[in-house]
Amino acid sequence: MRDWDAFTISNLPISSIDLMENAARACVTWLEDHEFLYSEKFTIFCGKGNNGGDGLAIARLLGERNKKVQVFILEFGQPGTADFQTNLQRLHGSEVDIQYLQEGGDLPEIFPDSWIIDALLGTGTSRPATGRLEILIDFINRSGCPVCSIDLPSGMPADFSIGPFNSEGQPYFPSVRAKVTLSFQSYKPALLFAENAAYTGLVHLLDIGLSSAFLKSTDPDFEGVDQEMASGIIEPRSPFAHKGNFGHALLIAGSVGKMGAALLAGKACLRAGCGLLTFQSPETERSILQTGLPEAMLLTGHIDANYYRSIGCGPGLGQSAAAATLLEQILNEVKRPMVWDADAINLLAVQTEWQKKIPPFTILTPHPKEFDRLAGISINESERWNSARALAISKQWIIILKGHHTLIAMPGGKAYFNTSGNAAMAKGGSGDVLTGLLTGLIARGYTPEKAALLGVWLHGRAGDFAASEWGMESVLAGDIIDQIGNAFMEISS
Ligand SMILES: NC(=O)C1=CN([C@@H]2O[C@H](COP(=O)(O)OP(=O)(O)OC[C@H]3O[C@@H](n4cnc5c(N)ncnc54)[C@H](O)[C@@H]3O)[C@@H](O)[C@H]2O)[C@@H](O)CC1
Ligand SMILES: [K+]
Repeated sequence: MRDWDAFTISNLPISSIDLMENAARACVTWLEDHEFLYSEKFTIFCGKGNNGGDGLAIARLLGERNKKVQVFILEFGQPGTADFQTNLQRLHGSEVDIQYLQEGGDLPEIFPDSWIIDALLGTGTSRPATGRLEILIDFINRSGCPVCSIDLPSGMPADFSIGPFNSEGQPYFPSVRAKVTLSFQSYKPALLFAENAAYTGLVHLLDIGLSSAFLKSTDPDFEGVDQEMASGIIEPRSPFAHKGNFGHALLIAGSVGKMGAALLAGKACLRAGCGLLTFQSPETERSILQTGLPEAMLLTGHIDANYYRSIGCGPGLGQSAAAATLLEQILNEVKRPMVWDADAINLLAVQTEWQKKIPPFTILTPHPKEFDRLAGISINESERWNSARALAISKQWIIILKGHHTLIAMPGGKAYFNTSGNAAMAKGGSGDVLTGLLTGLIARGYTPEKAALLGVWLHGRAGDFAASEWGMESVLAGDIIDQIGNAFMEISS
């Protein structure tokens, strides 16, 4: 963000104080659009950095809108930044009440029925809050007032999880617990971690006019997957094509009692646009597959794995000796990238000697527990993300670490986070749908990297469409499959 701010200031006719004014206006406009969250009173806590400067500018703008505003400035024993000082002077010309909180002084008396605007610290946070700052954060969290944090909840470092949490549930980085976080221009990694979500509340990104040319001038090593990116990947289906042009996929999936997972993966695979699908599944379960998905074929004997354009392993497979033998055969024969999920990953975590046989650019789709089995336990989510990125580089795998903002770590070091999807998808079977989708996209002809980005996006959007039809509680994994077509149509020109 710092580089983006600096680029904007040197390439656009805009100064840093005007960017701060844009930021404050964007916040106040958002509050106004939300009926000022039904309050006439605002208590604003400011540090003396630029986050505090935002808070002072917001105080002035709210005062101009006839809101009752009180401002508390936490004294850090050093002068404020230049833009903070400018906004302090501007605020002195208004009716707004300003008080200073000194080290060792009393805690403030605040309007009991106000919103708190939290502008103590933003992206400058470099260490856990201690002393007066920690006490004030605790005071805000216990006040009973709803909190709107500016840019980040104060105390939360921009790039990390606030955890680990101690036995009393307190995080390593004491942080304000916001109901709403209004963050500027782009996601900071901290806003993506599940364990920070209880502290960020609902996150809204506000455009403050940073230069769009900056994004074109750099290739960041961490980027969001959005509709524009997904639209740029999708390839049209030739009107002259036949089923052979769209690839034959193989799914090594299913075991007694877990054939549902195989069916879900199979349906999603065909919905991804591939031409043909064959299952390698137990003979005893034949009737389930052939009636559940008549469009697919079934193989129960020896497979010539290299015949298939893509291979997905794991959904419902189990960890039996037979499953392990099958996967070992696949690893000995196949030299092209595959998709590995669920029990295939669990077996891989135990059979460590297999790991060197996994072809480069194979996609692994662990959820956090599966990932920890594979790579060792992480103390918090940011460590797990770093560990996934390191493993992707060292093993040359594509790692899709599933979560609310799924991480996609590429072998070249670049990583992406997904911005589609919702909590309705947190249900058994949705991972099987993703595996099928990815396997289908690779068979369809997408490179594993493109399939990973497109597949994760489509999966999330299909989940969004399913949630809008069935509500957040009632979506089934099968409903996600039924919406894959809508997700495709949304990004197809
Ligand atoms: N042009 C810009 O740079 C813009 C910046 N904006 C705001 O500026 C913020 C960043 O401002 P700053 O870089 O001044 O940083 P902050 O205001 O976040 O923090 C101020 C200072 O506090 C100190 N600090 C860090 N951790 C601490 C801790 N645990 N205890 C006590 N002190 C601590 C550091 O010295 C830090 O520089 C953004 O989050 C955003 O709100 C916006 O006004 C938009 C434009
Ligand atoms: K803040």
